[in-house]
Amino acid sequence: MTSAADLAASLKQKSGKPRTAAIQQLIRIEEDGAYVGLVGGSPRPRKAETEKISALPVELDSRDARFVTELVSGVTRWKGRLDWVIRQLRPQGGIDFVLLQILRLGVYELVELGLPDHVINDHVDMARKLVRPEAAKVANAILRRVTRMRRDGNLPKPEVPPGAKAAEKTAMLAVAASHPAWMVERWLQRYGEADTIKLLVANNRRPTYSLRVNKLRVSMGELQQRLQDSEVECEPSPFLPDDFLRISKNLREVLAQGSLSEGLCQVQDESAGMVVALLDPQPGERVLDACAAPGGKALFAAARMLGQGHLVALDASESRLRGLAATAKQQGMPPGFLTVQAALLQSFAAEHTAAGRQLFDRVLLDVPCSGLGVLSKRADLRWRRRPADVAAAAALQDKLLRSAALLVRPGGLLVYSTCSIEPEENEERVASFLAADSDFTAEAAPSGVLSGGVVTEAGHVATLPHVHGIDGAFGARLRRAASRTYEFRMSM
Ligand SMILES: C[S@@+](CC[C@H](N)C(=O)[O-])C[C@H]1O[C@@H](n2cnc3c(N)ncnc32)[C@H](O)[C@@H]1O
Repeated sequence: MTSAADLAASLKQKSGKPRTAAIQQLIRIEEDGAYVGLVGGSPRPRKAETEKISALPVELDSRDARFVTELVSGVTRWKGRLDWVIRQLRPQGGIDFVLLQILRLGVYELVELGLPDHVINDHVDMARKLVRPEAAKVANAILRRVTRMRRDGNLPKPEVPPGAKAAEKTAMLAVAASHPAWMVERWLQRYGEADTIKLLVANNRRPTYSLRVNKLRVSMGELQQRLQDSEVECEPSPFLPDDFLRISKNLREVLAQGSLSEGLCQVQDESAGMVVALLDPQPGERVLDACAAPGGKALFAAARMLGQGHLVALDASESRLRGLAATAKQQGMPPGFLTVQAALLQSFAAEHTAAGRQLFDRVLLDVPCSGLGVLSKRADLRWRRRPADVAAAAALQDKLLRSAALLVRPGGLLVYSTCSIEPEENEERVASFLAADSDFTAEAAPSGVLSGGVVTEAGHVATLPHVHGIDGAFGARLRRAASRTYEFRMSM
């Protein structure tokens, strides 16, 4: 991993190329999501203008590509705070969409990375070439002011004035930590100020990456040795020490040295591994992964089943499922073990039960969710989500739970999981399902399967980025009754 200091040192010698590539990527990220301009009044991008910029040829060597990734993820993560700084310096009027991307990059490089004043020549130049000559004047005025304020130690800082109301405090905390205020407000109510700050810090940290070792092909020790020989620093996960290696240095080398492409391991968060541990699939069973794409959990389940039995990987998205069968083969799964099927779970469940087909021993339901547990890896997600998304996700999750339940055999197991930390998508969905379906009861995580304080009092698995140092996730084991007996007292 490149440190901010390495990046800063290296960018000192660089001219415009990586920056143009960074602007191209920032534009793409903004256009992919709904355009979220925190600088009020910014017009939406004009397609023709941004298409021209995207088409500019920019050739990058691998080092440049690394810098671009760092710049883009940094600007995306700190966008809220960068926009606030820009707004302090230009309180009136809108800012052209492309110019805004250039200003964000410039302020990020000056304020967050501490690069020297002269780098702004590149930003001014980009404003001239990619926007228009007058935009260069605006870029020059704003960025020069930032350099002067930096020199004089009076850069704008989000501060809470004495006697500020709660909403004002929340807004300033949101700016300081570069999150939307509605998320901060939610967490303040749930966790209080000290823990919310810890969560915000965790979301802004460089993410932890881990590898799930494919023990069908290699032992933990062999892979660890192989990685260490390539100067990848790693150690067994504190949560899943038999299956996961946590990378502390040189993740990129894992890609380069071939362990991934040879099917010896896959990049997977430990919290995702915990959900599969909770499912605990056994060799010889019939298992359904009902929302399987792109397939990380399905592949771990397959390895735990030693490729024996039958695993159905179902997902609504055909394109997201593409490649799963080939990866499973590469990871050592025998032919016929895995069926990959693109279908809506609701239709699949209706057809499967109507046809009287055999039900599944275990069903994993890893539902679509707000993703608010994975904000350190998905820096853009915090800006894409809206408050209403949580309720919308919950409504879909209820439907999917009802459908998945139909596919579990009597006595079988349903595991419900999310990569969210929001109770509306987690405990509340499980409670609502159990209240409506008397055939199922919640069951505690099997003892010894998971360690390290990830099992809640109710027996569910719940991880939090600021507590466990990994992605936030949730998993619940729901057992279907073996058979139903009705007892009536006969009265005379
Ligand atoms: C959180 S992702 C699953 C991630 C996956 N379990 C893994 O480990 O790689 C949720 C998935 O649900 C799928 N999905 C959404 N609605 C669905 C539906 N009605 N039926 C089946 N799959 C659905 C999405 O396409 C998405 O791939």
